[in-house]
Amino acid sequence: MEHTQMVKPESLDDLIKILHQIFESDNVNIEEVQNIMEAYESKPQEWMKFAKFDQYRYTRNLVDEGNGKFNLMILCWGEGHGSSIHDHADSHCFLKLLQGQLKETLFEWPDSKSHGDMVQKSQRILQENQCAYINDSIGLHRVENVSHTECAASLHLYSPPFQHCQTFDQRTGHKNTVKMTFWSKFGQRTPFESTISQENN
Ligand SMILES: N[C@@H](CS(=O)O)C(=O)O
Ligand SMILES: [Fe+2]
Repeated sequence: MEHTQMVKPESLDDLIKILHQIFESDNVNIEEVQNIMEAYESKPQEWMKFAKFDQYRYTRNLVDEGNGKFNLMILCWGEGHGSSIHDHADSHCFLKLLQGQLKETLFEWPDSKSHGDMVQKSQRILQENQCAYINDSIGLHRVENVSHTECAASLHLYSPPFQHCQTFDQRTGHKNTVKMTFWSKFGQRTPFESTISQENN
């Protein structure tokens, strides 16, 4: 087993350092990444500078580009904010709760014969510090902050990085390709022109 498996990251910076080491290897152990991310004890003062909220929809804030191997970002969810049903462009997706709770609803891929509502597979509430994992072979999901009083923040790692995903209409299963943008990068607000087409929410 990998030497990093039992390591507990001391801070977000430490977690990022460990992730860089893990992703140097060409075959990444999903459980190892999930464990390491879960072992990081979220401390708001360590990630606050990246956590930028918008009144109307969830924001995606780039934290680290992982030497081209992964993108690490913090998503900020205001009360009632949620994503549309989407895939993850054949990448690994790790999702760790930094603050609050998020509801994850899993869906089956619609097939050409299916009409009407998409098939829901499961639903769960992700708790603070928990790290979930999904990829396209597991299915599609929608993530929501269903709280009316608390915001939520989550740390996402995507490997390999991607800029587009497919979103799905729950009632028909029809899909669209959307470009995913960053509200901020490395703590700096992204210029307006490059954020116009964000549609995954
Ligand atoms: N995959 C979504 C967030 S989530 O709903 O998992 C995104 O990167 O925007
Ligand atoms: Fe997602």
